[in-house]
Amino acid sequence: MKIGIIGGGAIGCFVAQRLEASGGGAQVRLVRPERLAEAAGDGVPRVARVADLPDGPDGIDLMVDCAGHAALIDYGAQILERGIDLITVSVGALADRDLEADLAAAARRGGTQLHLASGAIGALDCLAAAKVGGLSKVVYTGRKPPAGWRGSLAEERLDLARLVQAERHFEGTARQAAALYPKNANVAAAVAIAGVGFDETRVELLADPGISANIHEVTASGVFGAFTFRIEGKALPDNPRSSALAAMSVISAIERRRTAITT
Ligand SMILES: NC(=O)C1=CN([C@@H]2O[C@H](COP(=O)(O)OP(=O)(O)OC[C@H]3O[C@@H](n4cnc5c(N)ncnc54)[C@H](O)[C@@H]3O)[C@@H](O)[C@H]2O)C=CC1
Ligand SMILES: O=C([O-])CC(=O)C(=O)O
Repeated sequence: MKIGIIGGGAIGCFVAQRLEASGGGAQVRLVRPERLAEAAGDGVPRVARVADLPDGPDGIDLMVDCAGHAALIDYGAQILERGIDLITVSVGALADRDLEADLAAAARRGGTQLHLASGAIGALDCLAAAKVGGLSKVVYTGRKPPAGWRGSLAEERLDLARLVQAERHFEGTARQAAALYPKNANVAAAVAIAGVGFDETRVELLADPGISANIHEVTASGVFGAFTFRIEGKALPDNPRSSALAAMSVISAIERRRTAITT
């Protein structure tokens, strides 16, 4: 399988290194035009346009977006329409109904699939199965140390440097959370898509100076019964906003495409 990567940050580097270590490194990196001239320190050739991705028998089979919402917006539909499957961590971008419709239409035209990585959360399989019987309530609570909220709207709503106890800086729907916190609420979006949707999923986001992990909690109830899922995810060393599990989930999604028997 020939894989291309978008994003050379905390998640993208983890994914690239793991692919390299497993013997099947990335074939190409899709970068913004202004980054094209930079020396490819990782040895992976760069292109700045979807049209320039390798084609033909040696063409790319799978693109992996590890870059964030802008990348899915900029390249997602073109990739899918070109006949290349796409795995993305930028799940929250789908809170935009027009983008979601564009991506779905492009995937239909290209005969491809957009795969949403499970990211920093789990229990999405449970939610999706429970949805079949009918879900009555889904609540997601995201809690990170203050450093995990730097660069987000939380900075405007709280004095992150002076917090002495956990403070909530957002309460609302998953659609609002995903749009307002593009780097922090992809998990809320994943929970919404697996369960009762963007407008029915309730979300709370808190900054907590008393914790060192990114703690995500989902509670759901419905015809199936009820469950609570809680995870304390360690952040990636290069980015306190992003849980290591999010990067691991991309590799896991790739590996599941390679095996004959999968979950
Ligand atoms: N689904 C989930 O559970 C999670 C999703 N995420 C998403 O993943 C994104 C990336 O996370 P990190 O790697 O930790 O961030 P990061 O800030 O370390 O790296 C982002 C990388 O993407 C590149 N980039 C940004 N826009 C681009 C574009 N339009 N085209 C090409 N490259 C572009 C940047 O240059 C940078 O190299 C976050 O912004 C967030 O939206 C993050 C954590 C969990
Ligand atoms: O990595 C995490 O813990 C969650 C995150 O940033 C997101 O949902 O976008």
